[in-house]
Order: sequence, then C-alpha cells, then structure tokens
Amino acid sequence: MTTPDPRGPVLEVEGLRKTFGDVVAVAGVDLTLHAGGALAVVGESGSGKTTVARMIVGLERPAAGRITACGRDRSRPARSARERRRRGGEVQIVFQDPYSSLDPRQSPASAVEEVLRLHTSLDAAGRRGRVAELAGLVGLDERQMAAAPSRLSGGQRQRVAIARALAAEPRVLILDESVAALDVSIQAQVLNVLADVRERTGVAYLFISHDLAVVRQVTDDVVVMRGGAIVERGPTARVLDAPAHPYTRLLRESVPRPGWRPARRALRTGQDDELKESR
Ligand SMILES: Nc1ncnc2c1ncn2[C@@H]1O[C@H](COP(=O)(O)OP(=O)(O)OP(=O)(O)O)[C@@H](O)[C@H]1O
Repeated sequence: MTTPDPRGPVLEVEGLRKTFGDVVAVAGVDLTLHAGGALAVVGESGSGKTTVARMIVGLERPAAGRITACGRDRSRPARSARERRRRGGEVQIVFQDPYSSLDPRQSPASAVEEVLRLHTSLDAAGRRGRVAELAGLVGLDERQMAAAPSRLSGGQRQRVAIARALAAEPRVLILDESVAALDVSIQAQVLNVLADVRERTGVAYLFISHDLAVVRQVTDDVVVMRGGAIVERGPTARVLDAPAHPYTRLLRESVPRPGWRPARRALRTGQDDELKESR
C-alpha cells in the first residue's frame, strides 16, 4: 500500500455517473480536492450536487466512474466493517438539517465520544480531553456539550455535527448545504467556525451549496453543476466575478442577498444562540 502524499489530492472523482430510472442525476463528473483545500460545488436544485456527495460517502452506488480518497479507491461498497471505519476516517459529511442529524437521547459530548471510541485509540481520559478540544474548536461550552439536543438551537446543533464529524479526524469534510437552514447571522457565525477549523486542522472541504455569497466566503475553487454535469470550474473569485458560462451568470444574477461579509474572528463561545433553557 502506498502512503498518500500529504500535499496531493485527498479526493479525486473521475467520470462519475448516476441514474435513477430515466433520470440522469450525475452525468460524468470530474473533481479534484487538494489537502487542506476548499472546493465548492454549486448549482440550482436538482443539478446533482447531493447525489455526488452521497456517492462519495458510499450512500449511493455510482453507475460509472471512479472515486479515490486519500489514494484509495472507494467506488464500490466497503466489504467489511473495518473498511467502512477506515473510509469514515478519510471522509465525513455534515448534512443540511440540524434537527434530524442528532440522536435526541444522546448528549453532544457522548455523541462525539462515541466517534472517538470508534476511530481513535484514546483511553477514557484521552477521549474526555479530545471532546473538550473539539467543543472548543467549534465554539461550544461544557454545558452545551452536556445538554439534550432538544435544548440546542439549530446553529448549536450544526456545531455539534461538525465536532462529531471532526472526531473521526477526516482529511475531507463534505458540507452539504450545512448552513442553508440557519438564519443569516447564525449562518455567518458557523461559516466563521468552518474557516477557523480549516485553518487550524488542515481538513479539506467539499462545500455543496446553492448560495454563491456563502461559497465566496469559504472556498478557494468552485465547480458549477447543471443537469448533472459541470459547466464551469476555476478559482471561486474568478468564476463568480467573471463567469464564462451563461448558466453561471444566471445563477449569479439570481443571488437573493449579495454582499455578505464574515466577521474577522470566529466566535468560539457559542454566543450565537443561547441554550433554550436559559431563555
Ligand atoms: N433517490 C432518488 N430517486 C430518484 N431520483 C432522485 C433520487 N435522488 C435524486 N434524484 C434526482 O436526481 C437529480 C439530482 O438530485 P440531487 O438531489 O443530487 O440535486 P441537488 O443539486 O443536490 O438538489 P437539491 O439542492 O435540491 O438537493 C434530481 O432530478 C433528483 O430528482
């Protein structure tokens, strides 16, 4: 087995294709995400973005094409629990809906610890320390980490989902419309957390979004999908400022709220939204 190059691609997708009956959801997509990079996948609803993400994490089986993460092929389903676990240590995903992503009976601390138990060799004390570190990274305090998920707001739940995904120490984090369900001000705070996390951990993002203003803030490169295919790709600023494809121009013109700007520093203390308990 070869050791993956730490600066090389952490995710490569070639000729990826998926059909659902007569519908061609993904029609031959090529993507490369480099270590520590952030690549956006944009496009209107139904353009195939989520299906690409689901194939990468093994929730859908490709009709054709090749997916390589950390130098290892993952185009076919994992054949053992061990292989599934190893893949989970390479790529993790955070979905859109903060309300369905957490087990209502499990505290955030216990959810994060469970992942640490599966993916690391830390002992109980080591895991407790790491839970605290991850909580700090996403801006949650001890009380929030011990609370029932029903007492947490949407923004806090997404922070938990991000911490839980990072607990597996993935090289790639897929964010599938992960801030789309949040209010604009909370969204800005979670985006700041994501920028901070990337800087501090070197994790790479595949950032799926229909929102160009958001994409501009957190990604270096972008691919634009339409009808299952990529119609344009390049550095995010260039593609959004001077789109070459008419579809990208159309997407840009339909942005509902231009001009969003992030705060300089990420909020680390979860001040975005207090525990409902304390309201
Ligand atoms: N399980 C499924 N069964 C049938 N068709 C599906 C299924 N999943 C996706 N599709 C279809 O595949 C196409 C791509 O869907 P996909 O969800 O990947 O797009 P998207 O760009 O992520 O859109 P959205 O942002 O609305 O989720 C759409 O036409 C969709 O209806």
